[in-house]
Amino acid sequence: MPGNTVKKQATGGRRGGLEQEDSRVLMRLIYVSTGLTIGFFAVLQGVNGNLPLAVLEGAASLLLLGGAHRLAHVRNLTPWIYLYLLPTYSFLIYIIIMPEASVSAFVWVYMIPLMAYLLLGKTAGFIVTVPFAVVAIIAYLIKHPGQLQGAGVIDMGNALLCGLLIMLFVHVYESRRAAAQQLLRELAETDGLTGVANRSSFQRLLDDSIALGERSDECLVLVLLDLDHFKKVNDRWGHEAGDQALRHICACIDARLRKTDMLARLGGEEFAILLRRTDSAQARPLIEALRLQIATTPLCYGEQEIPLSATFGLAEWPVDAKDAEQLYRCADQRLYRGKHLGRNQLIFHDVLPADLLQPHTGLLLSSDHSRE
Ligand SMILES: Nc1nc2c(ncn2[C@@H]2O[C@H](COP(=O)(O)OP(=O)(O)OP(=O)(O)O)[C@@H](O)[C@H]2O)c(=O)[nH]1
Repeated sequence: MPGNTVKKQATGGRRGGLEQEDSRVLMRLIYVSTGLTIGFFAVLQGVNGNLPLAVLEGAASLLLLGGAHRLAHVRNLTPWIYLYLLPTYSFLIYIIIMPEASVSAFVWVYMIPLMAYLLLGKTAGFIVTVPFAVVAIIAYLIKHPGQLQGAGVIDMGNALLCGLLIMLFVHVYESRRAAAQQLLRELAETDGLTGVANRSSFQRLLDDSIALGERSDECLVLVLLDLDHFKKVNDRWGHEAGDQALRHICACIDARLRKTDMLARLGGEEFAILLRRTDSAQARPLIEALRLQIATTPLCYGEQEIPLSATFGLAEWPVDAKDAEQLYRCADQRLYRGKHLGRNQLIFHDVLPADLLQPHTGLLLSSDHSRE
């Protein structure tokens, strides 16, 4: 199955745990609720005359509420998650060992794996949970040394077993949830027959790439291609052969693309290739080689060889178009001009009708007329 699918594009550098937007909602909720709670305690400290602590808690409350506001817009949530979890976990351990600590303060430690797995995913959740859980147990034993004798051993055993089971359950749950989410994402973003990106994920990536190009001043190339006389392939060799031809084309194209390029099936026998950080002059030799390869590599179907060819329309952003819609239209018009000119060719320029009469110049279009 082709490698340059949307899978690669979508999973690069992803954090585990909930989806980005779900994590954002949850983190904002956590920041707001913690900020309000600490704010409430700040008021209580003020009323009780403990001014330094009131100021400290008031500042923490304002920081958290400000953070909740910022969280609505930040692109990378991971630092914000660690910024919350690490001090919070340290505080949970502190309430076990602080001078007037209650024996039951230990129960808050059970929140550690729940929050870590939910917000960071299986691997990072495990890595963060284990050291804090170990330190919490050691802190508890130092604070309550009697727990290692008599009935205390049973209490300690219960607490430990409960903690271990919670961690095991969230670990299994998060593994299953992450796998199901990954499968759903792949089903939603890839074409079932060929395994390459589908139209909607391609559209998204094209929009994102143009937005990125605007910021970084980098050009990109969109190539649309359509198999020639594909109906005849289906009619003559059957639908299964047609399906294999579509997979064969994807494999040919995918083998030549870079990791940053993307291939998508837009529907039927129409595909799109997105070449980022590339201009038309750089893209043309690659696409021309692809056209030739498709035209000279028939599909081996059982004992038979099925000849295939495709017509390509190429457009460069921002030279040929200012936005994704215009770019698509431009590439599409060139593709269909290629069809009218006899198929199996690459059109990369808008030309006057008179120019079309001299395709042999190789300047405005390239084609292989031997197959026509
Ligand atoms: N096997 C197979 N065929 C498909 C699939 N999707 C669309 N097709 C067929 O693709 C063919 C497209 O035919 P047309 O739109 O007439 O295009 P064409 O025959 O390639 O002709 P030109 O594009 O003008 O060169 C139709 O016969 C569709 O049934 C698919 O998933 N599998």
